[in-house]
Amino acid sequence: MEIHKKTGLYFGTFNPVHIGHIIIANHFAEHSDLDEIWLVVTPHNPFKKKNTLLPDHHRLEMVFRATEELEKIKPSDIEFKLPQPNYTVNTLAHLQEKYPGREFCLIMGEDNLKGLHKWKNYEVILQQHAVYVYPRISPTPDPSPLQDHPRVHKVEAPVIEISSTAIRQDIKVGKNVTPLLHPRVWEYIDQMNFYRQG
Ligand SMILES: Nc1ncnc2c1ncn2[C@@H]1O[C@H](COP(=O)(O)OP(=O)(O)OP(=O)(O)O)[C@@H](O)[C@H]1O
Ligand SMILES: O=C(O)c1ccc[n+]([C@@H]2O[C@H](COP(=O)([O-])O)[C@@H](O)[C@H]2O)c1
Repeated sequence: MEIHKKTGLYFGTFNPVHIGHIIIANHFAEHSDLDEIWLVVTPHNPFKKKNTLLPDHHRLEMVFRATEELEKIKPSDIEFKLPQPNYTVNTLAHLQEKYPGREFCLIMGEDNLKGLHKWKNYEVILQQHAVYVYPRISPTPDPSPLQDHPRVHKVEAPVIEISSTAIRQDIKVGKNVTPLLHPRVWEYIDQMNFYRQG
């Protein structure tokens, strides 16, 4: 069995991955007790429509490009072969079976914590995994019903309000988004002509 490793799972559609995602992942890699951070590319978030998404392997390639120089941060395609839509509870069970020596924790923003009580079997998730929550600016001030749960840990981290949706919209109308993306991610988007039509 592998030596005990504490792994933070940062789930997302990453359409595309931007520097806001990477700054958060790097913050956890450098300023927490987590040994590794895995960016888990979700083929189909149960709460989102799939039709606006780039194919999974392109989103994975962009995460690979954005993280390849960062030793503790890795892309994960673990959900690609699991049933869709991807329920996180199923992915966690699968990961725990595949990597029995690792302890898996979830990393999520305060905005996502507000919806966690609507996720499939969220009680099971919280029984078995810690959730590290970083701050986000939210239009709704109401707290999450789970904010005082003993498995939920609030962690300080930089707040960088960049969104993939805004990046896609800007690319569509020809605006410059290069400061918001890793140069190798922009290179791929540009070469492949992603997000310009549609
Ligand atoms: N600027 C940001 N800073 C910190 N966390 C972010 C930022 N943008 C998104 N996230 C979080 O990162 C995770 C992955 O993001 P994901 O790609 O699924 O959504 P998104 O960036 O909000 O994309 P979209 O705009 O396409 O809905 C989610 O938990 C999301 O809340
Ligand atoms: O398991 C669930 O019921 C569930 C419901 C909504 C979202 N999720 C996960 O949360 C991740 C981040 O959500 P989002 O909406 O910020 O993209 C997403 O990639 C999904 O894997 C999971």
